[in-house]
Amino acid sequence: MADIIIKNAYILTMDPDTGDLKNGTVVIEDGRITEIGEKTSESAETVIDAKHSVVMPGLVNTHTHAAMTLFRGYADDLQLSDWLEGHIWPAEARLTAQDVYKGSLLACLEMIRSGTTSFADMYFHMDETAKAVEASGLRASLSHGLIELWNEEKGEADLKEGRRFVRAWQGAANGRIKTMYGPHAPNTCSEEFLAKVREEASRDGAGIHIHVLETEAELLAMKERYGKCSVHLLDDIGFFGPDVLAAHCVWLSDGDIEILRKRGVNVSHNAISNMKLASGIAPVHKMLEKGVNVSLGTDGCASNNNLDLFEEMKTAALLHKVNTFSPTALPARQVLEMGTVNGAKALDPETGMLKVGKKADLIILDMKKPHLTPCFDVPSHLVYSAKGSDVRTTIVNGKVLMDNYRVLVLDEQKVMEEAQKAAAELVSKVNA
Ligand SMILES: CSC[C@H]1O[C@@H](n2cnc3c(O)ncnc32)[C@H](O)[C@@H]1O
Ligand SMILES: [Zn+2]
Repeated sequence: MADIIIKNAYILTMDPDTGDLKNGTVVIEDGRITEIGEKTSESAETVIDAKHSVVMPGLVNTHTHAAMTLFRGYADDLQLSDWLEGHIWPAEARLTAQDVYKGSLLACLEMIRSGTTSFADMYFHMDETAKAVEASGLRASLSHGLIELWNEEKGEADLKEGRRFVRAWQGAANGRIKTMYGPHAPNTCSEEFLAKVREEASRDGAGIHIHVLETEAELLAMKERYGKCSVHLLDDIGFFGPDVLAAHCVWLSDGDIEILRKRGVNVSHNAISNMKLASGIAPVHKMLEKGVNVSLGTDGCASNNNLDLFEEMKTAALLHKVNTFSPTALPARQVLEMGTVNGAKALDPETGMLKVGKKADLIILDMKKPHLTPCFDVPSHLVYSAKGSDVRTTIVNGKVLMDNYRVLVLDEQKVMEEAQKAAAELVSKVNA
């Protein structure tokens, strides 16, 4: 007997071999998809009737700082340097482990509700984020943030904690947690430190998550310090490879794009954060054209201000149309690929697609809504009309985390109350 059968659904498989099924069935057993077709002869403990619904792979958020939900709306409408150095870093200096747990749990709740089934995170007190992921049932690739700032002693201490975290949590939560190294950025970590991180990551078989060329200020600082940009510096020290996840990549030259392609680097595009902080527009259409794997991230809630990847998909599609003066740029299917398969390629290629043998990370959207009526084309609706709040069911690793809008794994009221309290106390400490 199977664990779950989802029937009567429009199935957006994201699998180029099969295409979509207009009225299909998905069978799940032991955390994996075991059957996709029109009908099944199987029976299951749980049968979900998905009439008037779309079943699709869960969305993959490839760059966030989950616990920053506590800073949602805390410091808006500022330059990135002022925002980070003048507001966010002073507040983060007062963050406790408990704060990070509460903020991360709130992020997990928001992601479950809005259809994100896995995410990549870089932050502090990461044991707490890992515990929140464990409790919530989500999948995540987590890294302890390393900000060396040319201070050797700090660099050593950060790296020691990063190494401990990588080793302690790799494969935890039944394989749902992966760990990475998280050097903050090439303009906050020295060349020597970045080379050391690369060495450690290779030794541990862990990936690396890093911010790259988010702002023009970073580009200018790198040119002044090294006479070359971040991408060339990282390439020269042998940093890049298919296990590297580079967030932002806004200020790229054509030569940089070629390096990212050649090295198989995964890029996380954060359209809303880049727009809100006025960092610039990443050359996403060019990267995709050249064959770079570009996925989507929200960044933290202090620069977004939510974790809704449906909003992120629509924004990315619109931004690159207006930027290229071409309405054909980033069509709906391609944006859906960025939100699912491309993200999965960066974090866990056994997810991101509805295909027999893949891990069962999937979501069900309710399409019987005024803003989704009529429906001529499902992918178009998912990118241009749907919202995270249209997700009715979220399944990760074959476990139902939200069933028909009811979150089964967390006490929703308590999570919100505790996060609200932690955020208020934190801000009062900062202002004292
Ligand atoms: C090293 S832990 C993560 C660190 O990064 C800060 N952060 C959050 N968003 C951004 C961004 O868009 N660019 C640069 N740094 C960012 C976060 O507040 C933590 O300090
Ligand atoms: Zn970030």
